[in-house]
Amino acid sequence: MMLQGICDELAHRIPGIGFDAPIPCHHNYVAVENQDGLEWMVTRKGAIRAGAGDLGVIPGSMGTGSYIVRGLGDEQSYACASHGAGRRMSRNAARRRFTAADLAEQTSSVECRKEEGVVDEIPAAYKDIDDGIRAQTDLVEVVARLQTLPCIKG
Ligand SMILES: Nc1nc2c(ncn2[C@@H]2O[C@H](COP(=O)(O)O)[C@@H](O)[C@H]2O)c(=O)[nH]1
Ligand SMILES: [Mn+2]
Repeated sequence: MMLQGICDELAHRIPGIGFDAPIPCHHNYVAVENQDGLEWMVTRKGAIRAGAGDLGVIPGSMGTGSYIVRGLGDEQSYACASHGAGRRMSRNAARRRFTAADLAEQTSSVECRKEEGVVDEIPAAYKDIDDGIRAQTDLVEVVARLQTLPCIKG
């Protein structure tokens, strides 16, 4: 619903714009999968499926980019990859350390919420997404690196 609403709005404002098929990409779920000839219940907590050829999204933070990736189906990792850059510090630690002014500074190139209520998602609270991608080249290949323009948080 939300995705369709955003696509409709963009299509209205930018004539000729086109969209690829959406990439379904869940994290924090359990799936029954056949691997090594056995049926497993694979729990992906903070992880996404990266089966051979699967498209996935690995985000960075409000201020950095995101990656579109293609899974390589690594069997030793049960066809998983990371869900994102991951946190450098907890939400509470981020709230103690940073202010809304810091958030505004770190998201200066992004159209997004900048108030106190989202300081726990300040870019400095997350690890470097490029490092995260370099650390999992055996799990996924990069299809595209996206630069964040707007960031919508509910
Ligand atoms: N592109 C964006 N990536 C983000 C944003 N907020 C967090 N993240 C990344 O996603 C995962 C999940 O974060 P969580 O704190 O909500 O569990 C995390 O690893 C971050 O790297 C965002 O606004 N834009
Ligand atoms: Mn999450």
